[in-house]
Amino acid sequence: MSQLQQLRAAMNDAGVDALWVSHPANVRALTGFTSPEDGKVLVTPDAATLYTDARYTVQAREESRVPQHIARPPETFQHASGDLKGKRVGFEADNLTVAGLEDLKTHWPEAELVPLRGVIQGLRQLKTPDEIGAIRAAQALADRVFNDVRPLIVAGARELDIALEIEMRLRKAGATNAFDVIVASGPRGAMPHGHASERVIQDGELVTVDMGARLNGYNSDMTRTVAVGQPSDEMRRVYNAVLEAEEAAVKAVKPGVRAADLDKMARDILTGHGLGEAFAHSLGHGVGLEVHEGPGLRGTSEDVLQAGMVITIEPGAYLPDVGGVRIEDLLLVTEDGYEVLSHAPKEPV
Ligand SMILES: CSCC[C@H](N)C(=O)N[C@@H](C)C(=O)N[C@@H](C)C(=O)O
Repeated sequence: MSQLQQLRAAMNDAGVDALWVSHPANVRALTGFTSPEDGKVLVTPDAATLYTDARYTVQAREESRVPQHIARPPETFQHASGDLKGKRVGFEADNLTVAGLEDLKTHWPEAELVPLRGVIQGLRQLKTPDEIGAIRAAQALADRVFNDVRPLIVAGARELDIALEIEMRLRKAGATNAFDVIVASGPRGAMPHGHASERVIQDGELVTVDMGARLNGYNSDMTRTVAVGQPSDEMRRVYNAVLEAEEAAVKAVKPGVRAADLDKMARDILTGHGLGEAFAHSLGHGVGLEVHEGPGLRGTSEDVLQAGMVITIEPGAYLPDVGGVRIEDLLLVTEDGYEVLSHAPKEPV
């Protein structure tokens, strides 16, 4: 079944006659249009229309899998309104702004507007072979760039220079950063999202590098923590505890496993090392058109792993004023377990 057919079945289950799609990653997933921030899609039982403006006439015609209508609001809404009188029209409550909802109410007074959450995101959790190929290519590039930049992570280098090298090499290869590169050295390692600063890396420090490539719209995500010289016994202990948790959680990945149970497994290992409180985030997340998408690998998650999901496993431990460690791999959930897509080496510390 195509994604559009699956969506129509999900719309039926949700009791709506039409869906107004405004979340850019969902617009891209449904249409293939590569400027989805400037697009919307109206899905009805027998049609799907991409709405964008005249800046994209040629691009939309070349890229979109569904028919396009070129207009700007309010003409966009007027064009769509004909199909919607007396209908229940879903909108993406996670994405639509208050002003956006006001516009829908103003222009579609005879429609009943129904807030929906995560309908398309749910479908996007299972990747097609083409999507898996795209994520695999993004991660292969990220591995290559990380390996090329690794020798530059030495005492005397600035975090910013490492991040810049990564970004430049990704861009030269036709990709971009999936997110601002995280390079957090020494005590800055205690910040899980410590974006690269002007700090100069010192001998004896751990350096956490978290990076992703965005290639053809699809993202990768990987973290390595590397040692510059000989780190303290305390930080080596933390590193090895995080590595133990990471490897255990990776080995447990297979269809049918509850995401919350995986999170607990890694958390219990770190707790056993006295680092439970230091693990300040979830174990992982899905990756695709967005860096963070479903499934959520966290304690409160209801998600169950299925073959075709692409996920991260990324335990960490963060000690304020001391430092931190995160180790993250990108995995494809397969019929009989998993395939690790990230191949940059995890160095012994
Ligand atoms: C701002 S994008 C950063 C991507 C990074 N690789 C990452 O995923 N970091 C995790 C610690 C994270 O942000 N996890 C989220 C899902 C969370 O725990 O809420």
